[in-house]
Amino acid sequence: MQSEKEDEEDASPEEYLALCSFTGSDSDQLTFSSGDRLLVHVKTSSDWWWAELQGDKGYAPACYLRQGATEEVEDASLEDPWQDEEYFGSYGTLRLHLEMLSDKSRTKAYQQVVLSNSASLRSKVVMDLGCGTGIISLFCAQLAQPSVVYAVEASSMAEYTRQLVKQNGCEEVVTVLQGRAEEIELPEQVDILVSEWMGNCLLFEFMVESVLLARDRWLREGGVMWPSSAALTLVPCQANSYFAENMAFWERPYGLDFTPLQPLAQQEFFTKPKFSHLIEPDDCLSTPCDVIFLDMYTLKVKDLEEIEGQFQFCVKKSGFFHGFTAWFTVYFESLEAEGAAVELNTGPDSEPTHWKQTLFMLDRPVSVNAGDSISGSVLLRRNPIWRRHMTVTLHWKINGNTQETDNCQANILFSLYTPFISWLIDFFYYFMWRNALHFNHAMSERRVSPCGGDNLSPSLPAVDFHRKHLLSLGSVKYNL
Ligand SMILES: C[S@@+](CC[C@H](N)C(=O)[O-])C[C@H]1O[C@@H](n2cnc3c(N)ncnc32)[C@H](O)[C@@H]1O
Repeated sequence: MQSEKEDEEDASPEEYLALCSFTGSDSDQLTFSSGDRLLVHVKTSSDWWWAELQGDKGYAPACYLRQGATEEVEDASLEDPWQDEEYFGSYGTLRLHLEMLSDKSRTKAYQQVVLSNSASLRSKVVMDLGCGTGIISLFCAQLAQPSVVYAVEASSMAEYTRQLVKQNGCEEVVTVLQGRAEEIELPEQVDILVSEWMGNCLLFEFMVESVLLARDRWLREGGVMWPSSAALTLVPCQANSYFAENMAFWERPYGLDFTPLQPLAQQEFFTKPKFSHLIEPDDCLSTPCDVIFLDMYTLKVKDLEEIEGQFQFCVKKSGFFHGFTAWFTVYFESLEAEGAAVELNTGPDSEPTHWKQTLFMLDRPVSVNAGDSISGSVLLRRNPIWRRHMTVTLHWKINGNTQETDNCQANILFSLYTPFISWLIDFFYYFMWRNALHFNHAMSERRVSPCGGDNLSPSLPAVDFHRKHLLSLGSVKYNL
């Protein structure tokens, strides 16, 4: 592996600065500290680069490195790592609010929380963080009798929210405050902090950070957080039609061999998570498993940098293992003695929500049999530069129950970015990848399978250059 990489090394590596520390999780990854200067030899993929530090070589996550001198990096920190202009700009228009309010499962869950706690909400002080159009605040004012609801909204939607509050006769109770929750001043501590902060794969967009900061500043001792806890759930799954439509399609369209396009299809469709996936319960190969659990009372902002969960699935039916599907559930504790918690579950057994589910495809399907076990870990790593994004790494391993199962393992990385910059990044990496692919073809015809062998079927050419090195190690990574 290493000597293969050395063959590809550029004679004039570029110097990069490590923006933060990274500990390699296996011998192929380079460990470095914030401020180290690394020599980058090969930009293997959009996510991992082959780099060197004081003679040691290994893969380094590209998003941890920045080219140029320290002063330039400091300048770069002046850019907005939260992309607030685009983020709050998009919440200043109706499109997202229409999508959220049309999501009845989501919105009614919040309505139900208020309704089932209406007696206990009487005379309470509530903060609705990121109130948007003010829907949760209006539920509070109309279905319960809080003394006041501070409806905080950073986007320009707040101007309309004020009108909506008035229009619905709630101005005596709801006070709209326009500004970032981190910066606004309230006249008092609050009894309840309610917010709809969840993103794809639970944490995407990291609005949760604002909620935690507001909790530490404004929630009174013994106050209540809604949601009170959250879980991320994972299941190994089939994705037959997605695979057929995007990969198998290129085998013989109109009787022609289009398989040279399959590496491109791989890059375009399988190296990013598929948001808005709706998994059929029947496509779950195993019973889903909660891999990450967040307690909204004890979670700290620094915990968000890296969150890891383990899984062990028992395959309950034979089929093709195409990937993992993820979704989340949030729980709202009851204020009433003996009251039941309200749950908002975005999984396949509940009414679909606008989040739907997120599908992480493997590089290639693996045939599994009932009784096999799929074990491994999921690691959510927050992007050190772009604070609304993260990397998700899935490391998985199959232990076959029968001789027919390949006891294979894999390690894959995906990048997820918010729509504001994803097109830019896609554009950049598309060209980088095309160049790398040409270079790779010139260097070597060898292909690597997820099981570490060279046994690809002729109809599925190449686990592409992009993730080749990771496949031979064994795990999956995604950027959100
Ligand atoms: C997911 S939307 C929810 C809107 C509304 N609560 C609802 O349920 O329809 C999140 C809202 O929070 C706002 N927001 C996000 N971060 C914020 C912050 N730090 N301070 C104030 N508002 C914020 C966004 O502008 C957006 O309107």
